[in-house]
Amino acid sequence: MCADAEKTVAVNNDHLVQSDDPEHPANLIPALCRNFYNWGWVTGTGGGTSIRQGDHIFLAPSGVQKELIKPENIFVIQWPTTKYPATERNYIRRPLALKPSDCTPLFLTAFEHGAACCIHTHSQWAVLITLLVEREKGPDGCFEINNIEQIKGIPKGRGKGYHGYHDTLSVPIIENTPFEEDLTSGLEAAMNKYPDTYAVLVRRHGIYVWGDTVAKAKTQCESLDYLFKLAVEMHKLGLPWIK
Ligand SMILES: CSCCC(=O)C(=O)COP(=O)(O)O
Ligand SMILES: [Zn+2]
Repeated sequence: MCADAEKTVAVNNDHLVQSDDPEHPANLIPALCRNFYNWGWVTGTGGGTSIRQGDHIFLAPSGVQKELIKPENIFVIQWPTTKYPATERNYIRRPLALKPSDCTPLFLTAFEHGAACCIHTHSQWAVLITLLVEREKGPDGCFEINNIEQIKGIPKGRGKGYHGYHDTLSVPIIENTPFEEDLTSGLEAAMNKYPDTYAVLVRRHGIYVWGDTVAKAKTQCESLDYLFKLAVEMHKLGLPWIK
């Protein structure tokens, strides 16, 4: 093998995405994305997920059918890294002919915040909630709900336990931008304003949810989606979200 070919193989680091362990991020991301597709969270290529394990970030590719992702399609970034990997050198594994997710700088923002997994969905319930809140409270409103059992699935902040039944859950909303990566400053601003939040809604777009573990990111995303769907149905019945 010539020196250039050897370098290409070494740089691609295929071993980083080859494991028999179903909990390995390169196996977990495709499995999660298949579920998310079936739940209507990542249809039409939108949305995705990323996992931080040790000093590696595992990322799905951009613009592909998320339910068909395979471990060999996964990108890997050395962690910590610069906020927005601008060159190929930031990737220690970059599958040829694929592009890393446009959500990468947003996922990295969640990891800087201490997350181990970040999920981006285009759930219609999340989108509808952003529209209802805009109509009821204007552009600066948060989604707020209390006295619903499922609120207990959402943490009050790192080290602060989970919401109680009577607590009010607040989820900030940021405005959408024409390009996904341009959402990053809005996400950072929302995280600074609401340091205890584990989720930020994006108006007319979807939601970013993160967690201290993969399981927590997934179950928090499920609980939020449940609450958004419930809130839309409550609204249709004329029932208030806050008691
Ligand atoms: C129809 S998808 C529009 C782009 C978008 O919102 C998105 O989440 C795409 O993410 P990707 O990981 O495919 O770059
Ligand atoms: Zn999106």
